[in-house]
Amino acid sequence: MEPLLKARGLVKRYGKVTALDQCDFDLYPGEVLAVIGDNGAGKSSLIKALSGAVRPDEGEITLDGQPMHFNSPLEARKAGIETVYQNLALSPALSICDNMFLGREIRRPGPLGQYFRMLDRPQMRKMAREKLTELGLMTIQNIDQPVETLSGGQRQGVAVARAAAFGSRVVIMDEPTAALGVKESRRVLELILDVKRRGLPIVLISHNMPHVFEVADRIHIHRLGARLAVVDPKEISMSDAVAMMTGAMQPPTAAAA
Ligand SMILES: Nc1ncnc2c1ncn2[C@@H]1O[C@H](COP(=O)(O)OP(=O)(O)OP(=O)(O)O)[C@@H](O)[C@H]1O
Repeated sequence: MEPLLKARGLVKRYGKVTALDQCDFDLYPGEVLAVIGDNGAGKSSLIKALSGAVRPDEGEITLDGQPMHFNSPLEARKAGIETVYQNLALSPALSICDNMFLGREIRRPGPLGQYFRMLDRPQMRKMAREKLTELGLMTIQNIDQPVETLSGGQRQGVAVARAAAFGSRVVIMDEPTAALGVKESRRVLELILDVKRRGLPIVLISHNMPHVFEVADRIHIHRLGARLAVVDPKEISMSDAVAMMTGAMQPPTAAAA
């Protein structure tokens, strides 16, 4: 099977700091791939390169075998790569529905015809409701409720639902459970598995090893700006994964990427 999203030899420098140093990456269809690494290892830089937020200085990214040169997150989104950033990128004062369609509102011709298009609110509300129901989120939310009135987990749910609604190829999640309590984290982990069941592959960046080991099919271990190894969570202990991540243990040759 060919990787759906693939990177080879990515380099990203910030002045004298080399955040990505000949980094490779492979995401296969239908999988949850966790990316783990110590603070400053370059995980965010990798995700930013894959989601169009930064342009790598060197290297190649392909989606379905086609070379991609994202100049902005919008271009990555147009290619079907949706990212749920740590800050969620939601507008607190707007409703759940408005947030779901932020920047890609559906419009229809207004009373003055084609050139004066107006928001198609009924259509957006219908689609938002469908998406949230599909992901089991409708029980707790009224789509007209402002996002600022939601709990952290519910906000994360809205951001994930938005990504799942528009991400036709890949969903990337940066530390989705970092700010959440036990119950809310559980719901987000269930959401990740729901999205996977719907056929979308997920890249999950997380420092939370129990969460990673619970939902990941494979784990990309990132160290010093590059991929050190890819391991199977069923075949490795959590402590060995952490030891590799911190440099206390070398990956077995077979697991090295
Ligand atoms: N915009 C920037 N300007 C300068 N240096 C940066 C910038 N972004 C990242 N870096 C540096 O690049 C290196 C990798 O950072 P990055 O944020 O990618 O790591 P990370 O693995 O996501 O870390 P963390 O887990 O702490 O979020 C670090 O040394 C960081 O200081």
